[in-house]
Amino acid sequence: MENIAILASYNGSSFDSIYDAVQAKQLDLNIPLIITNNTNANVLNKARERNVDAFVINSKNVEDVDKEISQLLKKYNCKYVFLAGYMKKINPSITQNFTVLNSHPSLLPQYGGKGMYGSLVHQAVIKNAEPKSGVTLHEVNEEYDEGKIILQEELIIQEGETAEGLEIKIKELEKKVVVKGLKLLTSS
Ligand SMILES: Nc1nc2c(c(=O)[nH]1)N[C@@H](CN(C=O)c1ccc(C(=O)N[C@@H](CCC(=O)O)C(=O)O)cc1)CN2
Ligand SMILES: NCC(=O)N[C@@H]1O[C@H](COP(=O)([O-])[O-])[C@@H](O)[C@H]1O
Repeated sequence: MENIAILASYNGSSFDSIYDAVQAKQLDLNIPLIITNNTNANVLNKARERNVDAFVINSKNVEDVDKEISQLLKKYNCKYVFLAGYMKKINPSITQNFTVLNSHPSLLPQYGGKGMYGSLVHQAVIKNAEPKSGVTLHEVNEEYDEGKIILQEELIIQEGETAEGLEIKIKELEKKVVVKGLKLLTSS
């Protein structure tokens, strides 16, 4: 059984999905570690409730964020890293030494890259009257949202949909895509 670390900046909704799948023995993984850059991240409360070690690592409390993250990943023997709404760029020193995965709330390469995160993605999709959106699970390389796509699932956008409504539906789809994608990766 391999270890997977979760990195999140806010709720870490995908942590819930992965944790529940592990508990239900749908994923042969162990989650020993959570890292966030945000001292107020709700994912910290979830980690505490589930007795998972969690650390706040940011440029205010450490000198070298990437070195601290790397050291924790090695200390906890993590083969995989999952970005569950992590809003900072991952350094090549990490992407080149661990398998880093990210869930992006659009059909990449559309609506990806710098500035495309969270609700900003859904606002742009709705503003452009796109007929569909979706979720992309991809490997993380040195650039934003350009890594190899592991799994992508579409969602048809209904007439009159709002950005807020789309975000809710995308997050629901994401719960399924994240677990399905990790199964593909870890069983291959
Ligand atoms: N090396 C990589 N690092 C990260 C990736 C990646 O694909 N390669 N994915 C992101 C997650 N993400 C989209 O899926 C993403 C997150 C944030 C941004 C962005 O523009 N961030 C802003 C800063 C926002 C903030 O400080 O709150 C910025 O860089 O100016 C784009 C895409 C995680 N890391
Ligand atoms: N570009 C990365 C990105 O936008 N990721 C998105 O951030 C949200 C985090 O929500 P959460 O804090 O409720 O988990 C998620 O919907 C995830 O797809």
